[in-house]
Order: sequence, then structure tokens, then C-alpha cells
Amino acid sequence: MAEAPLFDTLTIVGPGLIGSSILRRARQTGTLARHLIAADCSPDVLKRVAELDIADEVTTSLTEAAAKSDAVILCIPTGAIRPVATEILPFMKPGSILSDVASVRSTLGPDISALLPNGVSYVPAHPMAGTEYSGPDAGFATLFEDRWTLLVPPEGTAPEAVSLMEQFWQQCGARTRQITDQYHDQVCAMVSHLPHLLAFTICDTADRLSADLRGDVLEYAASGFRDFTRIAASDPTMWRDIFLTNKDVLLTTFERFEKEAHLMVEAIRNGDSEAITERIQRGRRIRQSLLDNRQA
Ligand SMILES: NC(=O)c1ccc[n+]([C@@H]2O[C@H](COP(=O)([O-])OP(=O)(O)OC[C@H]3O[C@@H](n4cnc5c(N)ncnc54)[C@H](O)[C@@H]3O)[C@@H](O)[C@H]2O)c1
Ligand SMILES: O=C(O)C(=O)C[C@]1(C(=O)O)C=C[C@@H](O)C=C1
Repeated sequence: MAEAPLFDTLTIVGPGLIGSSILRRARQTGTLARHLIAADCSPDVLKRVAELDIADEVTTSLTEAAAKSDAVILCIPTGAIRPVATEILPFMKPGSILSDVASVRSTLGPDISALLPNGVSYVPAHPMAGTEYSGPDAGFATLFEDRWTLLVPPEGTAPEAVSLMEQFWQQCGARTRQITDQYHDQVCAMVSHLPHLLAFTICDTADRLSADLRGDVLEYAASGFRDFTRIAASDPTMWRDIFLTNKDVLLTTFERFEKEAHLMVEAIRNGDSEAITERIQRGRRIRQSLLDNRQA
């Protein structure tokens, strides 16, 4: 006999790239939840979710969806997590779980813990997977396959709730690990936020060149520049929120980067072949370690 799904009713608030990928996975496996609700502030998004047939029910009423659910996952921009959690938590059932996939933790853990009604657990989890695209058409069921999902439950969270969410993400195909909020934000500043800051800035620099030079740069862009444009095509609201929410850690990480960039520039200025080569070799080693770990 097939095992019962992990949850009876699951609501995804924000069925965009990440939310619709969870819904697709849930539809495909049947092991995540029996009944799938997609809730969003945009009727157009919900119309598309219904056309794609990736949820059993769609609604603009987040509170009604929350009241019926055993788990609610907020897949909305980082800046919207706190206000939406504040709105729906009073309606959630005892024994249910609130989660989110926000890219920055900052003070979300303690802030949301302070709002939890009796018997409701908060188990946020951040999948380290994505693309530059947004919206319900962008999702796909294998998005999380073999990627890390970082669980960041606040201290004192019921272990059964953490274990359920861990199983949930593993059934989405992800590798899982539990880390603290602060460490999460430090790691993500380096592996995700700084690279996006650089990609936006490289494209911005090219865009501000004189018209002729800009035209030719874009015309002749080979894979180096092209790879940066993929990242730079990401959603402005999502990235504005990430930069502002992880401001202090990102600025510290950027200062580190500035120092290293300055050392490379100095090596170039001084014709220091050895220093230049040594720095390039580090890059190759990092790429190889990602390939070895099946993360590239
Ligand atoms: N895109 C990625 O690569 C990626 C990866 C991991 C985590 N994340 C995080 O996941 C979250 C969602 O990102 P995405 O790329 O799936 O976004 P998306 O733009 O594809 O989808 C977000 C959805 O949230 C809805 N929404 C926005 N504000 C809302 C509100 N107040 N109430 C109800 N619905 C609301 C939007 O209408 C949209 O349908 C973000 O917090 C992001 O930082 C993104
Ligand atoms: O692959 C991409 O395009 C992404 O931007 C995914 C990415 C990342 O930077 O790695 C973006 C934000 C997330 O919070 C996690 C993953």
C-alpha cells in the first residue's frame, strides 16, 4: 500500500518560480500532500496556475487557505514574508507548520517565533536552487534535484516539525542541512548575493558606455559577458529585497571582495605574473570542486 502523503493540505503562497516548482513536484510524486492550494495576491498568477493544473484550488484569500492547511509555505519576496506571516498566523491550525523559502534570514526567525499561536511551528527552509526566470511558467519539478536546501528553524522548534520539513525537501529531491540564521546569511552573501551584485554592476557598466562602444560590446559579447547577463536578468523586486535585508553582511562580504580585487589589480599593474597566475588557479580549483560535488 502506498504511504500517506506528508501533509493532508498544503498551501503555497506565491506560486512563482519556487512555489510552482514545489507544486509540480507535489503533483508528480503524490507524496508531499493530498490537497494542494495555491494562494497569491495576483489573480493573473492564479489564472495561470489553474490553466497549468498544478493545484487543486486557487485563491486570493491567504487567511482562508491558511485556516485549512497543515502546512503553508511562503514563496514570496523576502520583504513580504513578515507582513504575510503576521496576517495569516492567527488563522493557522494547532499542529500546522508555517515555512518560507526566503533567500535571507536576518531576524525572521525570532520575529516570526514571537507571533506563533500555540501549537504552530515555524520551519523555514531555503532551497539553493533557482534560475533567472520568475512566475508560474518558470517552475519545473526537478528544480531542487541534488541541490542543497538549508533548514533554519528557530531555536526550540518542535523536532517533529523540523523532521517533517526535512523529509518534505528530501522528497523534492534536495540534499538537506540545518544551519543557523547568521551563518546562512554569511554563506549566501558570498555564494549568491555578491555574484548577483557583480553581475548587475557589470551589465550596468556596459550599458553606460558610449552608444557605439555599448552597441559593439553587446554585439560581440562572448560567453564570459553572456554568463553574467543570465544572472543579471533576475527579478528586480526579489533582488532589491535580498540586498536590503542582508545589507550588513553583504557590505562586509563586498569589502572583502574589494580588497581581493585590489590585490589582483595591483598584481596586473606591477606585472606580477606569479601573483596573477596564482589567483587564476584558485578560480579553477573552485570550479573543479563544484564539478566534483555535482553542483555545477
Ligand atoms: N528565484 C530564485 O532563484 C530563488 C531561489 C531560492 C529562493 N528564492 C526566494 O523564493 C521567494 C520567491 O522567489 P521566486 O523567484 O519564486 O518569485 P516569483 O516572482 O517567481 O514568485 C513570487 C510570487 O509571489 C507573489 N506575491 C508577491 N507578494 C505577495 C504577497 N504579499 N502576497 C501574496 N503573494 C505575493 C507574486 O504575485 C508571485 O506570484 C523569494 O523570497 C526568493 O528570494 C528564490
Ligand atoms: O541560479 C540562479 O539563477 C540563482 O540565482 C539561484 C540562487 C543563487 O544565487 O544561487 C538565487 C537566489 C537564491 O536564494 C538561491 C539560489
